[in-house]
Amino acid sequence: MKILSVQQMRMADEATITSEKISSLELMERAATKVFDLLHNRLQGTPIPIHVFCGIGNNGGDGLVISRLLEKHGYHVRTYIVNFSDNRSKDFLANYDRLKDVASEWPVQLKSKQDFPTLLDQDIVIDAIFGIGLNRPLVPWVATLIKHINKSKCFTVSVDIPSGLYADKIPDDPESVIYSDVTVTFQLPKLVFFLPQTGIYARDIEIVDIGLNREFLQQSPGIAELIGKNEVLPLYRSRFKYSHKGTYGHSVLVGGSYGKIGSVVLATKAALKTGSGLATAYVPECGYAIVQTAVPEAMVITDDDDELSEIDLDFKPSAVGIGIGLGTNEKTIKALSNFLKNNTSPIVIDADGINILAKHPKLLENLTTQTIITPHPKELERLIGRWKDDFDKLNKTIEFSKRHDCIVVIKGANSITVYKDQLYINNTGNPGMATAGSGDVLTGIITGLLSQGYSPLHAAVFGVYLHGSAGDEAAHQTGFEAVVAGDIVANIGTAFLELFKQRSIPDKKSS
Ligand SMILES: NC(=O)C1=CN([C@@H]2O[C@H](COP(=O)(O)OP(=O)(O)OC[C@H]3O[C@@H](n4cnc5c(N)ncnc54)[C@H](OP(=O)(O)O)[C@@H]3O)[C@@H](O)[C@H]2O)[C@H](O)CC1
Ligand SMILES: [K+]
Repeated sequence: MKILSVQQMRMADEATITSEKISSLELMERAATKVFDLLHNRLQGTPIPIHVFCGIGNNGGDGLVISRLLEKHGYHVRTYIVNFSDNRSKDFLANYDRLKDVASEWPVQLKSKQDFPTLLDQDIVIDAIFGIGLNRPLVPWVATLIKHINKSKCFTVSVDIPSGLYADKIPDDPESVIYSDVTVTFQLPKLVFFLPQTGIYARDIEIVDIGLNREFLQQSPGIAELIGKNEVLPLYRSRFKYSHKGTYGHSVLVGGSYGKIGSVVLATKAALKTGSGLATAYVPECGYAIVQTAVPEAMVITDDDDELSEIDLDFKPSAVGIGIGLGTNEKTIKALSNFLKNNTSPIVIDADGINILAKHPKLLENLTTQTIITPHPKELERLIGRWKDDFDKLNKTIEFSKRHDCIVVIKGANSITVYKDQLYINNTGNPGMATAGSGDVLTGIITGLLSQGYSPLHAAVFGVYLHGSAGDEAAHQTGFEAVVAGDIVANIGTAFLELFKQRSIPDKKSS
């Protein structure tokens, strides 16, 4: 699913209004009705007090429509107008008039702290103060109102975007943004929902289709893509009946050092479980018995030490995963340097492999095109330097990717794969996966896909998705805390099967 910029979103509205010959007021009615439907479906007429806070722009206009529909259906509603400006939008005004016809109570005008209502824990708040039109810092009393809402324990539903959150930069004051329980967003998700600094405000997201012009959405380049099942299914390459193990490539996993051989065990198992025809673990001598015992399906090549001092292969691997548990001593750096100079196979570099690149940036010149690098935030910082905020981090990563023609997977709650200007935001995974060895498994999965002939970009995007999906399945079985990296490996098969599962229960139709 595409993610558009604010400007592209506004153009999509315009394209819809023009092509469907509807007014912006009708589009607002359509959008806000979707939010109402969702609420009504869940509440089923429950007489809980609902406080609807409306700004004076179109987000506020949506709020007024929601108030009117709630009133009409007999809900216990109170509407507030947050008067942060005299510049009321035309559609806000039209809906203000329409609300007056049905409202049992006149909307309450808020102009300062003295006007704030008491909010009880069990009440519901609809947050329609600001939408994607927020473009400057909040005036102090509006910031205080947002803190007032946050302080209450009300269940808060934000319309389109949590108020106080910019769609394209981090907040001026992190405490002056609504922490919403559910954000019902129009048509497409916003990039800020998936970045660590801003995703915290939109815990649960519901995307409602408001029928924006399909052609425009398809043609628009977007600023990122949210990767779910629909996006990865077309990437899947089915296996051929008359194939043999040679058809699916030979993965080589290079890494390990005394006390860190487990990383290579996990990655090698993951490559095989992802479908690599053959797998070889290239480890120091001390890892020989461990790998042979733990992964009998794999072949093992050893160097003669506790740490790798030479990486010498007498065949060309279909794919290489390198760096896991490697260590960073001088002889290993030399070995990696020599290897990278001569390597022409598709390659994934992780962990100490990245740390070595960061310390010796000259090595970056020897990377094969579209090398995949999979840093966690600390490793990324070593590679690209400190960033000011999450947007700066993305820009710096884009620059890095362009400069070295490499694919960078920024690991995190929503891992983001960056290739030049393109961002692919992963939508699988869970906090249980923040566990030792989880990254080694990802390296193995991506290597396994590369060995089967997936292009580097597809291997990275699909690999990250599968890794998250396998982790979701593992968490489903054991709970977050008990997930260990081996459970992720064990569920790679289920993650593949899950790709082809149909939903067993159809979506409940909203009334
Ligand atoms: N996307 C869609 O298809 C639809 C979107 N809808 C809803 O519309 C909003 C966007 O509405 P908009 O009116 O453009 O903006 P807001 O409601 O978010 O904000 C209103 C105006 O407030 C001004 N502003 C911005 N920041 C501040 C501030 N810190 N303090 C005071 N005022 C501020 C700004 O106007 P200026 O001219 O003063 O700059 C904003 O325009 C979208 O999010 C949806 O909820 C449609 O209803 C349906 C279709
Ligand atoms: K809002």
